[in-house]
This record gives sequence, C-alpha cells and structure tokens, in this order.
Amino acid sequence: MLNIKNVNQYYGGSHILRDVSLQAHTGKVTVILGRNGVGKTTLLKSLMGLVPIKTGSIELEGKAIQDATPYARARAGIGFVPQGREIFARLTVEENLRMGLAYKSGSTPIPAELYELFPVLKQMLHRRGGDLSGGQQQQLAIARALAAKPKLLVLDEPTEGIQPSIIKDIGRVIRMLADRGDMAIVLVEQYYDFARELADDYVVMERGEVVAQGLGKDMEANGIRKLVAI
Ligand SMILES: Nc1ncnc2c1ncn2[C@@H]1O[C@H](COP(=O)(O)OP(=O)(O)OP(=O)(O)O)[C@@H](O)[C@H]1O
Repeated sequence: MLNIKNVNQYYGGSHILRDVSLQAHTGKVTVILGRNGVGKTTLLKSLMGLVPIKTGSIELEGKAIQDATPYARARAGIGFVPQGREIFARLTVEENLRMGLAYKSGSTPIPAELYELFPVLKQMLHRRGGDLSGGQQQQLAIARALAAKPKLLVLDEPTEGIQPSIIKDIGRVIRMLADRGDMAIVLVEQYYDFARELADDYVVMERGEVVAQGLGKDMEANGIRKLVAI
C-alpha cells in the first residue's frame, strides 16, 4: 500500500535519513520505533511532503508521490496526525474537524462515525480547541485526520504527554481502524508497550537508518525493547 524505498534526506549538510526503506499494508499497523532524534519525525515529514527528500521513492498504491505537494498527498489519501497535535487553539472542535475536510467541497459533512470513535468530541463540539486537555486534543487531531477517510493514517507519537486512560482509548481506536481492513496505519512511537501491543509489523531506526524490522509478535523475542529503551 505504502512503499518507501531508499529515501535519503538532509537538513543542510546533515545527512538525516540514510537509505530508509519500509512498507505498510492495508489492515495492518506498522510501528516505527527509535530513540529521540533518530529521524522518525523527519521520515514522516518526508512522507507527507513537508520536507523534500534528496533521493529515493515513495509510492502509495503503486503511484509515485515523492514529488507531490503535501496537499496532493492528503488528496491521494494520507491522513496525518503530527507530533504535538497542532490543534487550532482558537477554532472550535467542530471547526478543527472541518479543517480535515478543507480540500473537499464545502458541503461535505463531518462523518458521524468520528463521534462514535471519540464521544468526548461530540460533547465539546463548540468548545475551543485550546480549551481541551492534551488527551482530548490528541483525540481531536486523530479525528481531524480521519475526517477525509484516508487510506493511510500516519501518527507521530500520539501517546506523548497523554494520561493512561486516554492512551488506552486511542490504542483501541487504532486497533479497530486497522482491523476494519480499509486503511493502513503507520505509527511512530517511543512508548514500547503501546507500540508492542499494536504492532503487526515493526521497524526500528537508529541514526537515520533502519536497523531492524519484523513482525510485531516477534518484538519481544527479538529484543526490541532493549534497542529502544530510553
Ligand atoms: N528543521 C531541522 N533543521 C535541522 N536539523 C533538524 C531539523 N529537524 C530535525 N533536525 C535534526 O534531525 C535529526 C532527526 O530529528 P527527528 O525530529 O526526525 O527525530 P525523531 O526521531 O523524530 O526524534 P523525536 O522523537 O525527538 O521527535 C535530529 O538530529 C534533529 O536534531
């Protein structure tokens, strides 16, 4: 579904991503693990077209998208939940959700399903995004990314700074979305137990390179916890 091949990326003279290759499949959660600063966020930004790559290719359903604008990638079916959530603090919950539909026609309704996934958003529809708790903002960021019904959902550390009960809710939603079978999920995560629980496939990065990958069920046996322990 998603095929990233030999991607190299630089910030100025610093070589940040080194020949990174990975795949993600519909109906599966692919977890990308790694310590701080190994290039996980840069990889996601490269996938979204927010930073340019120097060499390599990114294919979505067999189509090369590495030269497309972020806008075109969203249209092609990628939903992005950025690190730090990036909620519009002065807009209401409803307006934030509408931003997820910005490239569709003005009359496209917000899918009712989002309120089933995250009931708290329905209660808070007219509150400003900035007034929500961190966990609620994270749920809003995920719902915003889902509003346009993506084929690939990309999440950058959704558990960062979130209380355990909401982490559980978010984990349940991610599992359910993958199991539905119409979406691939790429999850960047530093919280090993959460990653292990959700991973169908895993990829470990170190210093801009992929150093290990395999099936989620083998993570423990393959000693991945040690590789990513902070
Ligand atoms: N805009 C930038 N300009 C220059 N260097 C950058 C920039 N953004 C990130 N870097 C550097 O690139 C490297 C990879 O950063 P990146 O944020 O992708 O790592 P990460 O694995 O996502 O870490 P974290 O978990 O802390 O977000 C780091 O050494 C970082 O300092």
